[in-house]
Amino acid sequence: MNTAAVCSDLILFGTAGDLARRKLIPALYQLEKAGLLHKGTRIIGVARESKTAQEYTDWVYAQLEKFVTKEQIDADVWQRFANKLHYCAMDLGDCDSYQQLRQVIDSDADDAERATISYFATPPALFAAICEGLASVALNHESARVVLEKPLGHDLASSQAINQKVAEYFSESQIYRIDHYLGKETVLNLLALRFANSLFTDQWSHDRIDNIQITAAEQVGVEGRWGYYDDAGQLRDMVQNHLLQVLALIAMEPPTRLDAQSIRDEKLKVLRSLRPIDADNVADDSVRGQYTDGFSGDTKVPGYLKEEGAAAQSTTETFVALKAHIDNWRWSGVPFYLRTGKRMPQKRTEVVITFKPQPHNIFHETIGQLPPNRLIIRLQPDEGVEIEMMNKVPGLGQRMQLQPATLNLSFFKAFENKRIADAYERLLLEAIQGNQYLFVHRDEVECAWRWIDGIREAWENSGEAPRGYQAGTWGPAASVTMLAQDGREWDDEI
Ligand SMILES: NC(=O)C1=CN([C@@H]2O[C@H](COP(=O)(O)OP(=O)(O)OC[C@H]3O[C@@H](n4cnc5c(N)ncnc54)[C@H](OP(=O)(O)O)[C@@H]3O)[C@@H](O)[C@H]2O)C=CC1
Ligand SMILES: O=C1O[C@H](COP(=O)(O)O)[C@@H](O)[C@H](O)[C@H]1O
Repeated sequence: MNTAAVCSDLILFGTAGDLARRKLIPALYQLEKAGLLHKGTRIIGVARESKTAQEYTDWVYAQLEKFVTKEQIDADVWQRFANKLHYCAMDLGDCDSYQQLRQVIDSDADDAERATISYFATPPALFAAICEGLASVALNHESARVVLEKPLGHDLASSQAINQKVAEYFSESQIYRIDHYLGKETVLNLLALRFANSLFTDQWSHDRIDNIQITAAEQVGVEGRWGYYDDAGQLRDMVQNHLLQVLALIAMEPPTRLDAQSIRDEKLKVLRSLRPIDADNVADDSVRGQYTDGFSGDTKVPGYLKEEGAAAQSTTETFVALKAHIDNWRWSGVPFYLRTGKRMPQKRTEVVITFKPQPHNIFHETIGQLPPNRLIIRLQPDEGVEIEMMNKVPGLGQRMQLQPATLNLSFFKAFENKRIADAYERLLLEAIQGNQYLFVHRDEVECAWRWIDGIREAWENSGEAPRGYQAGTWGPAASVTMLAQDGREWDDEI
């Protein structure tokens, strides 16, 4: 895997947008601060507004003041970073205007060999035009890469259309599809946890595991994005990408190497093995909800249909719970319960693995039934790993009194001096270095859409509307019932 600083031109299409301002520009600054950007790197911001290079540099500084904070901006680092900034005003829909971009690239270029990395932080409707424009000025050469933001489509057909169009100009090895969850330190730690610890190797299957829960709870609502969100809904916005990627990393077979092909091949096999949720099982294996008036912490918040910009009616789901099955040898009979929603009581993303009970209980006289061991992987916040296990309570009184206790590895405590990098820092670095293992292959995206489309179709055919849940709760009661029917419960209600 390439880890050297590489000389490159990074073209930031959509540099004035929300994603670029909040995430990409701060992430690039942090890479500069960490000394990970090659001295010759150029960052070329592209947007429609006409600006001089100096105006763009001042504007970037203002964004850093806001999103990195003034105290954290180091004068020397900023100077180095500012020297790398360039700007090009153009309309991405106008093929002729790519000549201007070419001119910026050609001006003050040195002789260094450069990769050209084009980051598409724009609406996906522009992806085809950008590819065509780049090709028209020969910026789809062998050392060119494109980084594509989500959403990659609305369903399988639209995703295939985008992928097809991009593939006309770039080969799969040049395409970097972002799923920002794959850049999170704790999601990467799933690989370390599973494949660097022999402790879990023989435990990781239906022989020892009873069920797995993956929760991505958000406290926020739709945050002024009602129009976008109402077209998408939580199934497309969170499950199709982030939750299925986490599921695939948890469930995949050990890859032979830490490289893109090995990891993506194994993830793909998992996605292909997902049992369809269709008319036959949709009522038992899925719940969708939409938040109504309620609370976020102590603050009163409006329901989904009263948010800014909302229409009077909508059946878009803001909560989803699913019971997924992976029909393969390893996971036969182990349900994967997935759950994600807006306006839940807290922000919490975690994986909870519940192990099967001991085959024979020698402690039944003192404790009755033994509670199961659980492995809890906290992806965010308070990143860490917990193991819940039984222990003897010290003391002479009773012969064998047991009590559950937790082994708790908090990343903040264990790696005290280490800053946890934002996902976009990791992903930008890997794209610059030409490493694809944290990016999603076309086949994975399309396989995930096929599964999601089946669920949507079953929902539509059922004719049922999403169930209401009060903002600030863990979703509709039916989500609790879905697990209760299996004799289980969600890890929450805390
Ligand atoms: N915001 C976020 O947190 C996330 C966003 N995404 C995705 O990233 C993409 C960008 O999102 P976001 O930043 O929020 O969107 P914004 O609407 O805030 O920004 C879009 C950018 O695209 C530019 N643009 C649009 N049309 C043209 C055009 N014809 N020519 C030149 N530039 C154009 C806009 O330029 P101008 O300033 O000139 O209008 C603007 O800079 C979307 O696909 C979104 O779904 C994905 C994950 C998270
Ligand atoms: O992609 C998206 O993710 C965010 C949640 O990301 P996180 O890193 O804060 O967990 C979600 O709010 C947004 O709707 C979705 O588009």
